[in-house]
Amino acid sequence: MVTSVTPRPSYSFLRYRRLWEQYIAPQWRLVSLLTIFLLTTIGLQLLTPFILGQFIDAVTHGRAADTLFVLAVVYLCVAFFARGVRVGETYTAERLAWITTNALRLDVARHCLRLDLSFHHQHTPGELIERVDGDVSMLNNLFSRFVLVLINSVLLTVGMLVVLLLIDLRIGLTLLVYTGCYLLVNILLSRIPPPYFVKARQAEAELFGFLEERLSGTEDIRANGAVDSVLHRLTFFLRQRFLLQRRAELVSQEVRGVRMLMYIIGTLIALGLDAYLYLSGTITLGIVYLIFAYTMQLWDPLREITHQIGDFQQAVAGLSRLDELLQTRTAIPDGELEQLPEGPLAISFETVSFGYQAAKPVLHAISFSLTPGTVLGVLGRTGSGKTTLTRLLLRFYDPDEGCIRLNGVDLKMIKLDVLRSRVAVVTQDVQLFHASVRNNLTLFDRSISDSAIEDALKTLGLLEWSQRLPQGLDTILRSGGESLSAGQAQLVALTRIFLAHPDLVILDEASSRLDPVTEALLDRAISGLLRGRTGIIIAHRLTTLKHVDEVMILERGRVGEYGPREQLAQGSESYYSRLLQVDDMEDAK
Ligand SMILES: Nc1ncnc2c1ncn2[C@@H]1O[C@H](COP(=O)(O)OP(=O)(O)OP(=O)(O)O)[C@@H](O)[C@H]1O
Repeated sequence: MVTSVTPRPSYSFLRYRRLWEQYIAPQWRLVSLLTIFLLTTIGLQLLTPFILGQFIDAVTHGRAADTLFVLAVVYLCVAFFARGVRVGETYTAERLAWITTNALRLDVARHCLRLDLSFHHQHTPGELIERVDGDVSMLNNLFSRFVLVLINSVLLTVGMLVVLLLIDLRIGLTLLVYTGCYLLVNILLSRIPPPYFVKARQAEAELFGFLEERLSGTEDIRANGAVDSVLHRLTFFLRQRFLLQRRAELVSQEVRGVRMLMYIIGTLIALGLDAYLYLSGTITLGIVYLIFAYTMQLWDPLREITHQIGDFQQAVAGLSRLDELLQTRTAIPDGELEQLPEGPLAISFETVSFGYQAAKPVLHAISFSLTPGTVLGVLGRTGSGKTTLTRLLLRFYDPDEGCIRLNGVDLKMIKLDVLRSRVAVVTQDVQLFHASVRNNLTLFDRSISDSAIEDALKTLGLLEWSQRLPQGLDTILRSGGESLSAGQAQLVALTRIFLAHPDLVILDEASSRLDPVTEALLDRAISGLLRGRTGIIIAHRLTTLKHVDEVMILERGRVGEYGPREQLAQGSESYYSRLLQVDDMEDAK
């Protein structure tokens, strides 16, 4: 059972175009606003040195104080306006970045939740968090500013060079050639750091995966005295991340150093030429300042262009991992049938075989059928394949051979949403959320009213139990089920699926021992839940089997015994009747 991956062409710009069309194009209003802000910034950047140049010339030519005052006021107004435009630009860009990346985060999370269990067994939750949030965050700039800033920086560079060419051809041409060299060297340099950052991010994903797994197993780790070994391992992951992150930062600093050197050389060339022309009397002091100011300003868009390209290359790493994830297809293709007849469902397994790995079959040619409204009890040693059987019924996996039918229809033909709305499962490890009992029962579905919850609790004989909880339905449960016993957690889960009105109920009983009160409550709830429904119970307590009509004993993935409960109980040779005898003896002790 392998999750299939369909590789796509790896052209970064092609990928980027697809993302642009899907997430950025719909935000065209914000994009237009951002374009206006950026264009205005360019205009203002070209204008301010010009005003200062005029001011200097006015001073050196001894113009009237009024002219100087007007120029100073204009300069101040332009400077304030430019600040305002910057604030507007930042606000719009952030808005665009968060709207678009959150849409992508949602899509990635939705996609992960739809992938089959084999995918989730291969990837730790920590790793997926890093994909859904870490990688997407790297796209912030790509989604909001990349194209616009790149276009604007190119325009600004061209604008500055044109102005410099117009002021003085020699200076303009020298800086034009220098700009070409600067860009070429920097684009080549910007390819160096990304692979180091990719490795550092991978180490980060591994660290998060490790932390998530160990923190969720805190109880077992402490109980087994494994805290020191966990910390030792954590030190290893932290050190690994530290070394890789430090290496990446150092390489990045080295590249920045070379860039700085080029900047200094460029400035020296421009200043040298400037001084030469001034001393030879070709240009005025105002023009000297103008050339100096434009040369200084030229580095901003050039830095921005190389920064954007470097950023794009870093984002590409995240982008390709996201793309790979989004291209991962579930091994469980959806069916097309949108409806199944109302009422309890009939089940049939026809020589079903399955293994999580091809070489290790877990179920071997399992065949049985249940008529609507019948309840089957499944027994077997640990590892005999009981849970696997129920996973196949929910299509978390598909059989390698044979066919499973509901009301005569092959499971593969039924839409997954339809199937999972009619079949519900209570697992051994009930997933409780850090939320109120109400939300845990409704799974945050606000359309389920309190009176519907109370009716369900009443039918299952749990109303009193729920009223005894410290704050009734408002009692806050802690995630991981720490606040409830395994039996109580199952009571919550039974009510949860009762509210979903399934027609086939699968119950994987908690194997831990239950106190008599909880046991009695569970028994009542199970009878309430199974009334008028088809059911499969993986029973760990023989008392539960009083609810079942038929019994199946699984032995190493094969059907060892199968038949009506009464009949098996009476047959002295049957494994089931021997189990009952052992149980009677235990009770007699
Ligand atoms: N996700 C998985 N990947 C690989 N092997 C698995 C996976 N889940 C279960 N197995 C293996 O499949 C076999 C059957 O497991 P299964 O959980 O179905 O047994 P079970 O009868 O329900 O056991 P228990 O009573 O302990 O819950 C076991 O050998 C188990 O190790």
